[in-house]
Amino acid sequence: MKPKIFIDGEHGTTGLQIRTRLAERSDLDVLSIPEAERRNKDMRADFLKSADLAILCLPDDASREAVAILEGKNSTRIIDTSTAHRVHPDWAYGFAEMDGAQRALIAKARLVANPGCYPTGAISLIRPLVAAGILPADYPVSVNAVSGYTGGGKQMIAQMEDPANPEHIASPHFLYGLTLAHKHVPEMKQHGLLDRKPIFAPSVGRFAQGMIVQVPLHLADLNGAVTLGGIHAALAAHYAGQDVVEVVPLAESAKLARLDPTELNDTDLMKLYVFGTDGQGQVNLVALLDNLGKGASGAAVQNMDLMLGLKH
Ligand SMILES: NC(=O)C1=CN([C@@H]2O[C@H](COP(=O)(O)OP(=O)(O)OC[C@H]3O[C@@H](n4cnc5c(N)ncnc54)[C@H](OP(=O)(O)O)[C@@H]3O)[C@@H](O)[C@H]2O)C=CC1
Ligand SMILES: CC(=O)N[C@@H](CCC(=O)OP(=O)(O)O)C(=O)O
Repeated sequence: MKPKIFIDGEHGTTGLQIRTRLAERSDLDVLSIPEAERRNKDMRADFLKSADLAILCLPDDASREAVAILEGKNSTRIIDTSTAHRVHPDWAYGFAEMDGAQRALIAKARLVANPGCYPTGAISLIRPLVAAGILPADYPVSVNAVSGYTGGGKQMIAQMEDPANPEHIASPHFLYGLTLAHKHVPEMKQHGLLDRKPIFAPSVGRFAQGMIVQVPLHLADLNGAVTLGGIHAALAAHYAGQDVVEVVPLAESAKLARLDPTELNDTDLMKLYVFGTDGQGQVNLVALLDNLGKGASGAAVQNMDLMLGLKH
């Protein structure tokens, strides 16, 4: 029997991308709710209960509601793409490459919280360096980022693309999260193994998909006499032996004059760069990903496969 998958929220931005990725899979039975019924709670409850694995692509409140519908129905496993359960102790954090044990934890979990797009980039750079003892857990970390506007879901897509929208956004690029209380901060702190909240400065550009996340560091405030090469070696060692996260060779990074946030669009990959100049005492760590790929839907499909013992 093929595993039955239900994508709750399949007509939204993340849900549609997951459905597209599953369209050609003959090893799964995808249960689909008609678009007009997408908010029909009784019908959703039936689908949720008959699925072997439900992928929630809903706002936080609706995700919590779906989890409550499944309470006591322990045969349905859940991947939640919302922010609702990412620092919850009962949920496995769905970032398989973040440390050596995570893949196995995800594979056996009933409840998996898919990471946020920005935290995927930030944690990928921070956590291995904290774990290696290079980045002190109390370092005052800043995370500066730009996302494509699909990161804001259907609502922001309409605001950016439709000039007739009453809340139309005409800017080519804007900062937000200006109160420094973005919902991704707790997740970056916890899974980044940090003692202090990072300062997170996100922004959105007038491009649909793609993301750059930057973590600049002063080498003098790290542990030991660390160089650009030392940081690169630590990241390369951490990500050896898998094919999702690439640590770009230092010589290749050194040749770049610009970095395009859309470079990995429509892939489920992430590239990590170590930028700087030897002897200058500073480094800028950069993650490049598709906010809808490794940042959301690609990661959800990767987690689904791990949980079902399929690919990956
Ligand atoms: N977009 C991205 O890059 C990322 C998104 N995420 C997360 O994924 C989740 C989904 O986001 P996204 O796809 O962008 O959002 P969208 O707004 O594009 O899609 C959400 C979908 O959920 C439906 N929905 C909303 N409320 C309910 C409800 N009460 N019951 C049933 N269906 C409901 C919406 O229906 P309707 O059309 O009627 O509103 C819509 O189809 C969010 O939690 C988001 O934070 C995570 C990582 C990245
Ligand atoms: C551009 C934009 O608005 N992005 C969203 C984050 C997108 C995302 O990662 O969703 P999760 O919150 O579920 O992780 C934001 O900043 O709230």
